Amino acid sequence: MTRRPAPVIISCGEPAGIGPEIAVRAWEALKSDVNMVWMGDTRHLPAGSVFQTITDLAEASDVVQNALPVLHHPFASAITPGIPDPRNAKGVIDVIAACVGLVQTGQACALCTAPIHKKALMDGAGFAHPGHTEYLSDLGGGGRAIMMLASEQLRVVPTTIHIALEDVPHALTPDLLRETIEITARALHDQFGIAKPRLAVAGLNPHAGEGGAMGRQELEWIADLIDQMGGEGHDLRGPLPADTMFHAAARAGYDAAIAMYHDQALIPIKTLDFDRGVNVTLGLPFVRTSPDHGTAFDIAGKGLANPSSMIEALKLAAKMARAG
Ligand SMILES: NC(=O)C1=CN([C@@H]2O[C@H](COP(=O)(O)OP(=O)(O)OC[C@H]3O[C@@H](n4cnc5c(N)ncnc54)[C@H](O)[C@@H]3O)[C@@H](O)[C@H]2O)C=CC1
Ligand SMILES: NCC(=O)COP(=O)(O)O
Repeated sequence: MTRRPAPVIISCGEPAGIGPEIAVRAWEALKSDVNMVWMGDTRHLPAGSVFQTITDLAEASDVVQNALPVLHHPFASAITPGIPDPRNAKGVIDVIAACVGLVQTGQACALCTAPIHKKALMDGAGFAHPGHTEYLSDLGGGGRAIMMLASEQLRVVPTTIHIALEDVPHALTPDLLRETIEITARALHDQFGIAKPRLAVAGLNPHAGEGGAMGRQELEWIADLIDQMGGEGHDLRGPLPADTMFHAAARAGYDAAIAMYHDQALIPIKTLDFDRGVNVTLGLPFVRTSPDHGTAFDIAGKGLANPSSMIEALKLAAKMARAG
């Protein structure tokens, strides 16, 4: 039997969502190529799933071609697809932490998270984080973690992430934007093999402020910071009007777009490539990827969920882990 590299560990995410079914479908597609283990409650896997429980991740490589290797983590209750049970919220949070432990101890090579329902976790278990990205930052030691959504057509990085739109102008500071640019450029170089990453930076306001007529942050500091960092050796352009920086010809001019807030970044990539986009967290001391979509309660348990984004997320996790 050929030994494979340490597995990618998949956290189950919200079990009442599509996470369990896309994990099984992704295993079916990748079982010959990617060593993987799913962590969650076996009761939450779709009926008829081909899986085998293991107790040690080293067993996965002998199992994965024939069955999805599963580390069983007992949850409080079974599930009704589409309806999160508050009693299961703690299990979802604990599985993410346990998976991080497995990556940090080298038993898994990377983490691939199935989607969580943030509000269900907040309501059910007082989850103190607005998303995985912020939780993983804490689990990884508290350094800044950055969200990047990546597909073949586009990479985007929101500088502010899960905050209300009205809070964005206050949260957006020169230090935050500088750090976002630095972490993104370093990750593109070190983890994506881009020798001299070209970054396009969006403005905050319509038309990048239109010379101060539609907002002043661009004039007051964003343009200066971009100039300054350009002088330090970064390949930067901007601030660019966000509405005209995502068409095909514009995208050809950069390796990643730095956006100012969540929707400015995620709307273009989910419009271009919803099925194949991958969420990658940059700045962590371990590899973490995720599909770009959420829990999709409206279709959970109906056999309608498309596993393509999960498949891409697993492939990218394994590739990034191999790259070191
Ligand atoms: N990484 C994560 O944990 C993420 C979690 N979420 C969470 O998911 C929850 C629901 O978010 P929504 O905004 O409703 O987005 P969503 O992505 O769950 O669903 C949006 C629409 O896309 C469809 N859809 C999503 N994934 C699909 C798939 N694989 N195949 C076929 N159709 C699919 C859904 O059926 C729905 O109509 C929220 O709590 C949100 O915070 C959202 C994005 C990422
Ligand atoms: N919209 C993307 C998203 O919410 C994913 O967040 P995270 O859970 O990966 O931090």
